Amino acid sequence: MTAPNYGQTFAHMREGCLPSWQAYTRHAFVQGLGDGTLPRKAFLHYLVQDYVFLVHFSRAWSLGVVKSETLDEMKVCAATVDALVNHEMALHVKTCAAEGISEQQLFDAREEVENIAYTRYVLDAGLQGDFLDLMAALAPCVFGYGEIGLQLAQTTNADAPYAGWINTYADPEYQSVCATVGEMLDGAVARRLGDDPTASARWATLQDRFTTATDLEVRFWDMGLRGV
Ligand SMILES: Cc1ncc(C[n+]2csc(CCO)c2C)c(N)n1
Repeated sequence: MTAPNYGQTFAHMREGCLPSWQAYTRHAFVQGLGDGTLPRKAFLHYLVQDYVFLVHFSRAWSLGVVKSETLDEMKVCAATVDALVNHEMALHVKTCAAEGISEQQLFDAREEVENIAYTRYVLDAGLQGDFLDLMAALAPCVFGYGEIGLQLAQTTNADAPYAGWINTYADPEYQSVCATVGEMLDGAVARRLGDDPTASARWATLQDRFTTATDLEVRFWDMGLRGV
């Protein structure tokens, strides 16, 4: 599908790693969510790991508050932390509870290496670098799920096995989160790199962070499939 409009920065970075981006957004795990053929066991394995993933992503978005330079940046990061810890994680808890997996079991789940690699890579990008380094590493997760949600919703029926998951991300509410983050990111880039950011000496490093995080999303799906 054509790229959703989540701003200029996303458009450039997505284009800058298209083979990786397609490997992420058209992964076999994603296709299985769409056509309902993904084994339930693989989905639950993914969901348990994703709960732990979200714990660390909440820490990374909290670091975004620390590294912000404007109140607007701070507001978007703080709202994302709230959405993650008070809403998105609750969805995982609910789905897992219905399958007999308790919240304590989720919190105590042993992290797979792909999970450790991705979350700690993002946290380190933010610790080592500035706000843009952190955002470039966080961007694929936000925008990728938005694009996947829209893509899958085109062909999914309401009674499909993973319709709930798909609708969470295809929903206008989540799509507006992507638009808000995209706008904030464009502003953050313009503020630090000027009007022609891709010509900046920093661009290659930022693209590299986005590409690496995208590749780590691919590995995360691979890990999910291994749970079968
Ligand atoms: C492996 C993995 N990648 C991306 C997301 C989606 N996601 C993670 S943080 C965030 C921002 C707040 O909504 C979103 C959408 C996920 N759940 N798991």
